[in-house]
Amino acid sequence: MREDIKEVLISEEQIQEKVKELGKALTEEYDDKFPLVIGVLKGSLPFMADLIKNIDTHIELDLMDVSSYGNDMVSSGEVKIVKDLNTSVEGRDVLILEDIIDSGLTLSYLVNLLQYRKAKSVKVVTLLDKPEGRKVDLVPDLAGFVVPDEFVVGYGLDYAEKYRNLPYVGILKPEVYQG
Ligand SMILES: O=P(O)(O)OC[C@H]1O[C@H](OP(=O)(O)OP(=O)(O)O)[C@H](O)[C@@H]1O
Ligand code: HPA
Repeated sequence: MREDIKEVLISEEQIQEKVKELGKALTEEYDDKFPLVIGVLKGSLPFMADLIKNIDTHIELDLMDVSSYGNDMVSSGEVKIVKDLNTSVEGRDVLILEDIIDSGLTLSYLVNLLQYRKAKSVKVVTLLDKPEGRKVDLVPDLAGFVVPDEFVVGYGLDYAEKYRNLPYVGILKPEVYQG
């Protein structure tokens, strides 16, 4: 698996350090608010698992599975709900956890949906932000790292469902997706 990586962009150590920093900021932001923290499957799972251990105040967790990429490297533009929340967001402070914001289509759909469902507040924290990929105007409330306009994998991010279990974020060798 690791032989398919051309370049490690963000090391395991850098990620772990950043996750601690983000956790500290979120502890201050949400102290005494009992936010509903929503992980967007499947990519956010490693980030979610690490980040919540660094949030030192009560939170409630839920998961949502939305998909707009299938096995492609570009968004289809159509966001599908594969699994909805178990919890009502009405009147809640909601924090959405993402692994990456690229076109912004997934998140703008989700933010609008949760506002429509009457969340008290909706904020977004993403590990990676790829601003050059944006197709809609969306700025995360908190972001770990800005990445260049390249397809990245690892730490939750996949190519054709692979590489999610890498502990770092890297760029694939072109021959992997050129076949
Ligand atoms: O800003 P966007 O262009 O919408 O891209 C970001 C979304 O794409 C990926 O999810 P994907 O739909 O591939 O599902 P996955 O998390 O299961 O890989 C990623 O986890 C984000 O949710
Ligand atoms: O660069 C990316 N890599 C993996 N999944 C993604 N979903 C949006 N952008 C990306």
